[in-house]
Amino acid sequence: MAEPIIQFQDVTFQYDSQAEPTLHNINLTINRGEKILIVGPSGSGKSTLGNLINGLIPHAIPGQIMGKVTVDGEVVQDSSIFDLSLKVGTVLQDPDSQFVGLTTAEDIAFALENDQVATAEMKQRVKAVAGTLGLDNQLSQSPQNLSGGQKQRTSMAGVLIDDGDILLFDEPLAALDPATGKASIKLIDDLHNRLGVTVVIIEHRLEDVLTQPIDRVLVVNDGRITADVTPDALLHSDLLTTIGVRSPLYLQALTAAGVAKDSITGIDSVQTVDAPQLQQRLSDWLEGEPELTKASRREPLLEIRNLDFGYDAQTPIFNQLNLTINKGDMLALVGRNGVGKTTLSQLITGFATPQSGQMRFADTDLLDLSIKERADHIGYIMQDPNQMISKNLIHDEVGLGLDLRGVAPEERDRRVDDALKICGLYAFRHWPISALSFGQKKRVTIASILVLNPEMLILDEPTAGQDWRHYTQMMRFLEQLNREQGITIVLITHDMHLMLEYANRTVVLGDHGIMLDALPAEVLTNRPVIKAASLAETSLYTLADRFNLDPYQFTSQVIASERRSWHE
Ligand SMILES: Nc1ncnc2c1ncn2[C@@H]1O[C@H](COP(=O)(O)OP(=O)(O)OP(=O)(O)O)[C@@H](O)[C@H]1O
Ligand SMILES: Nc1ncnc2c1ncn2[C@@H]1O[C@H](COP(=O)(O)OP(=O)(O)OP(=O)(O)O)[C@@H](O)[C@H]1O
Repeated sequence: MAEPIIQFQDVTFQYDSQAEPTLHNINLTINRGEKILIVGPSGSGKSTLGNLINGLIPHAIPGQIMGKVTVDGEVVQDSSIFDLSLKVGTVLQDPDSQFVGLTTAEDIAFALENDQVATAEMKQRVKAVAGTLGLDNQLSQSPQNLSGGQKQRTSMAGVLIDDGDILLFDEPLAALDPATGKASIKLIDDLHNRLGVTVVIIEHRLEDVLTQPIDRVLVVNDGRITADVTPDALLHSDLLTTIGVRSPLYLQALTAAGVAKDSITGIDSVQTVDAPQLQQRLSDWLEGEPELTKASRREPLLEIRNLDFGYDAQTPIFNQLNLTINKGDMLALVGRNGVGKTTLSQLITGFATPQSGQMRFADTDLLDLSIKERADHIGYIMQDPNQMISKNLIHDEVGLGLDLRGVAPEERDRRVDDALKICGLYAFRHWPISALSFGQKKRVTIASILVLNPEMLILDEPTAGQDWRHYTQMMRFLEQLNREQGITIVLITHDMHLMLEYANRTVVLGDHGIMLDALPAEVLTNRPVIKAASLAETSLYTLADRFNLDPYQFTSQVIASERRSWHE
């Protein structure tokens, strides 16, 4: 018998700081033991819905709730954040805001301390969950010094260790390396099956979540639940494009090969997807595709030689690292959480200093240049634009670098306007930055770097947390900068689709150095490297395998056909 555990009865919610309600007339019942995925465009109200379940709203973030939210028998409005935290374990989008312990182990154990679990049992449970999430070597480290993905793993471990009845995940995947992302989705599924917990996942990456079964998908749009469907019904409908969610790669491949959606069976998993004569149709399609063009040779731009670096003497991060980045590369830098991707950017931009080695940029010795001088050539764009922005007005923010360099006002204004035009922000030039969306703010940070005319950009997860429409806008914009302005681009990413679709070269970092430097499709069809670098096979590989096609050729042709379609 279905037993309701979460209920929204005609709920309308308005943040105190907003003039209009964010959620409108929500009626929703989630039953004990269900596994729910919430999708929808940026700003549609998904996190707001989640925060009404864990009580952050209204107990930490104030606002007016009309109607009634009930969680496991308690009315959220009348309960407390502490009581609700015993029922709902939450992994938030921004793990930084969740750390309470001095060490990673203390942080993971926090929920157990609250429950007064005996020390010996606590240690054993922390060890077990840390092992599953690959945090064994970080247990005594301060959470503040962890890499982005290690932080996300820690907050995941802190929730998975406890046996609350409801688990809520708000975009858990963005900072996790692909293998850990996959393992986490599997771990959530195991808990769901073993303990019968109720699971709610908010995530833009539909395909990654669907690697394990989901009972229902709730589509949120404009503060309303506009669909409550099975994954099968969702994938057969045309809803995905309208709600800003990317269709799974294996379905994109079937569409490219001309397979009609209504003829597809087993649509919600690459393991089961099928259609009449599918093998024949896919191989016919592959044969008819034009031959792939070879990339031209490029000149070196940044040359790193024999680089050694470690934050302390015992744990080297790079040992005799050699890497050449060429002019015009659109390069994806990938590898497991904590391998050193951010550290490498900091060494290049001057925020960290190598113990030994050389770095040449064009004709200059990079190690002779200050941070500011390096920024004239190489721009670094952090994942969170809010950490980079210091001014209130767009025009001031974008002009800041030129002001610091004493550029005359007329030239400054001209260059700011040019950068704003390239970034599609000229119409907003007099706006306050606070009125912009996350994606627009990200463009402001890119404009404030482009204004210095750099030859190279390094971007850390340029599309994290953005819906499909904004993701596509951002990536096509970067592709255009690369193609038309000749700017060399380095993308640090855990998103295998992004790397496959947009990069023309992939550098895989492994322990102490480079594990592989190859075409994206070569990397993603190399099983030993995928395993060793914590990457994940895409569904194109799995599909090729199931239908006896050459994985490299199939993957490359699907991506080539997709690129052709958006260039047209
Ligand atoms: N703390 C807050 N105070 C005031 N308004 C807020 C707050 N948090 C969110 N909002 C507003 O509520 C709306 C919905 O935000 P919410 O974070 O729920 O969207 P979302 O669907 O989770 O988006 P995303 O996919 O970008 O995370 C936004 O327009 C936002 O401006
Ligand atoms: N300030 C610091 N002090 C000590 N150790 C650090 C510091 N910053 C990072 N580390 C460690 O150095 C290693 C590399 O971290 P880095 O942030 O470069 O990894 P990353 O590849 O960018 O990871 P992610 O994919 O999780 O973002 C990690 O093991 C991290 O814990």
